[in-house]
Amino acid sequence: MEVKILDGKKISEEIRNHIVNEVKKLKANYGITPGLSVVLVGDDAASHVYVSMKEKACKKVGFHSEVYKLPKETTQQELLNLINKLNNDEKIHGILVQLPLPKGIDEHLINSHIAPTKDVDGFHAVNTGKLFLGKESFIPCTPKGILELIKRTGEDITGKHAVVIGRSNIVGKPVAILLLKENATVTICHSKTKNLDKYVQTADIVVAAVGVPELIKGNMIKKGAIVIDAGTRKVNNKLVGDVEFEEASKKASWITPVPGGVGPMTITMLLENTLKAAKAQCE
Ligand SMILES: Nc1nc2c(c(=O)[nH]1)N[C@@H](CN(C=O)c1ccc(C(=O)N[C@@H](CCC(=O)O)C(=O)O)cc1)CN2
Repeated sequence: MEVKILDGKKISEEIRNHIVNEVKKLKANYGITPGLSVVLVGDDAASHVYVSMKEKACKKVGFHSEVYKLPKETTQQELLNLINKLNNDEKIHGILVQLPLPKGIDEHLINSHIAPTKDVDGFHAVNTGKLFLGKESFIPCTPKGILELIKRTGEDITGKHAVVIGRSNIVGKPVAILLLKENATVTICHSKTKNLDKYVQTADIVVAAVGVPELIKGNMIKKGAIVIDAGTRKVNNKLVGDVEFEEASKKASWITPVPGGVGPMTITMLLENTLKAAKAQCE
């Protein structure tokens, strides 16, 4: 059986083309242009790259986009003041604070200051709680993108054993909840899990989100498994995922590449969430 590649770039393009049409309809019917504000504090190089990608993606689908680049000395109060202003700005339907934030700024306090209706990252406690309860909410972009990729395989998730490696609030925990909602049997592994290979070997779906290059070896993968790699680390100036791609490809039925798998889907899901916020705010 030959492995099939889950091409995040190609799938993103299809979804983004659909968003372009939705934006045109929203403008024509309601005179509304979806607006996203991205706030970046400090000089983390990768964050600057991701924010530029978000800005470019917004412009390409016809959104109004604002980027606030603040120095690393910015105080928590200054950041809260900016969020207050954006919460009350009618042109802005989505607000996002790029993570990680510099030391001394409380990420949870900041995220919980964003109006839940504009929380397109889905990190506000209200949206996290709704996700946990299985209610309609903004779903964090990377987990939402991962679920979309798994669905694109056409495989039925019900009853499958999904092993999520990583327990972050941004990826591991929400993706586990989403898979549970799709009736998968979910196991969450993390840095303190003993005998990780024993869990991965039984997985029909593997979601790796730990940021440890090639932690998941090809010989851990069960034949026919769907393998989703959400890890990205630079090693010798090259992006490397959490999965040993070449070897895992010999066993998997579907696999995501790094780069070009989960990453582009993260930004596409942000566009989807912003469109959803704009639609909800014009109802
Ligand atoms: N507020 C948020 N902060 C962060 C999030 C998030 O969802 N919200 N996620 C990550 C970073 N991230 C988006 O912000 C992100 C990471 C990677 C990619 C991506 O497309 N990667 C490409 C490779 C890009 C490169 O060459 O470096 C790929 O995998 O193909 C997009 C978005 C942490 N912070």
